[in-house]
Amino acid sequence: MITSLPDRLVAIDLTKQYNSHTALNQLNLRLKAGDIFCLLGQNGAGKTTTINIFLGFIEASAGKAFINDIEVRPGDNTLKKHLAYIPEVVQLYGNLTGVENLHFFSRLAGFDYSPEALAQFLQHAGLQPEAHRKKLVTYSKGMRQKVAIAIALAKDAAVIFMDEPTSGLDPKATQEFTTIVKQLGSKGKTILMATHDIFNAVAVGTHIGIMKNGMLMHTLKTADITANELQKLYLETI
Ligand SMILES: Nc1ncnc2c1ncn2[C@@H]1O[C@H](COP(=O)(O)OP(=O)(O)OP(=O)(O)O)[C@@H](O)[C@H]1O
Repeated sequence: MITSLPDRLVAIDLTKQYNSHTALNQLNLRLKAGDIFCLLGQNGAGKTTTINIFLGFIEASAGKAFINDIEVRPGDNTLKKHLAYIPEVVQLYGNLTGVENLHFFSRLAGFDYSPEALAQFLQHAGLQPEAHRKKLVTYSKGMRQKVAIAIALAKDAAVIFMDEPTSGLDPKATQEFTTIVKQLGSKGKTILMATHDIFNAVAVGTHIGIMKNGMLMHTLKTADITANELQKLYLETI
């Protein structure tokens, strides 16, 4: 018997209003384990607003959001252990090493791992062993993101949100990041990523959404479209 996977992330008519301005307009979305959904759109299209509602940073004006069938409510910490967040600039403790940051944040999430297990998470996130014991202040942007991915792995977060994670990364770091994100997807993580990078979205995503003025205008499977076709559709849409 074929049983369909349960939804990991659901938006139902999700809307955010700032006075008369509609930042997010009746978003409907359903993502499952292994889905990597890349949200494209011009500045102000509503990508970050979408992520911020799921993270509980802001409250929706209307509609509902669910992660693992739990309704998202600002201030409710129940969901924290199900999700991880990788912002454009990863904020960690500069005076602590990579392994110390990981130890600290995984303990906050209720996990106390051995030094060997912590090293494994960092390694799986692509951080070279020689960097594990260096202070974060010496890390590049790409290395910081790898620590953030290791934290997501250590928390065993089912859903990972990423906001413009490749902006400012050099091509090699972008490629490494893409490889790791795809591995996360193949391990069954659900990823919602806001990005301006059309070509990277096609490389990393399983699905693409194009937003305009708070509305999700198109949803596509990356298997059905080339990067050039997506670029054309994007330019016609925005
Ligand atoms: N606190 C706020 N008060 C009023 N308007 C806001 C607020 N936060 C966001 N907005 C507006 O909501 C809209 C959506 O913004 P959002 O940050 O979600 O866009 P975005 O697609 O993430 O853009 P970017 O690519 O620049 O990050 C924009 O018009 C923005 O000005």
